[in-house]
Amino acid sequence: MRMLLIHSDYLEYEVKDKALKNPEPISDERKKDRLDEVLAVFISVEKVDESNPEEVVEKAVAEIEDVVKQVKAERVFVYPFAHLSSELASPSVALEILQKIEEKLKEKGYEVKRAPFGYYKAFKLSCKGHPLAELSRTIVPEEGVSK
Ligand SMILES: C[C@@H](O)[C@H](N)C(=O)N[C@H]1[C@@H](O)[C@H](n2cnc3c(N)ncnc32)O[C@@H]1CO
Repeated sequence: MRMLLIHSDYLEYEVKDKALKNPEPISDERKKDRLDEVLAVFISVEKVDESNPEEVVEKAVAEIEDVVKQVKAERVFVYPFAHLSSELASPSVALEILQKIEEKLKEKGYEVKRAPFGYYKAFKLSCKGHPLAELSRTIVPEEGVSK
């Protein structure tokens, strides 16, 4: 898994067209959304993650929580982003992993939104520009350890 984490004044998106034959079904209110004072987390789920999704979810949540605490972000935007890797996981596994990351962060008490999966989206992002405002993380499951 590849993550790009941008501490931002805001992130807003608007769904445009389908980018997959069967994108995630979404309600009208999720067609456009915005969060202010947010840690935007752009995530490419990778093939290697398919060997141990649970572990990758755990590691991703730990990394995101670590950065949230460092930059003192008030909320998190989980943003599916297929452009950080050339070894993408299947859409079904990727969506599941992203939903689990959202769920676990909410369980920890964070205010979290997740941008819709399987669409082309317009977005606006206002990076804060401080030294920790732009970070990337790579997460891989332990070699061959599959539950
Ligand atoms: C297109 C661009 O504007 C938009 N931002 C986009 O990336 N859309 C992606 C993700 O929402 C999702 N998607 C599919 N596979 C994956 C994956 N392995 N990891 C993350 N997202 C995925 O499916 C879309 C097409 O790849």
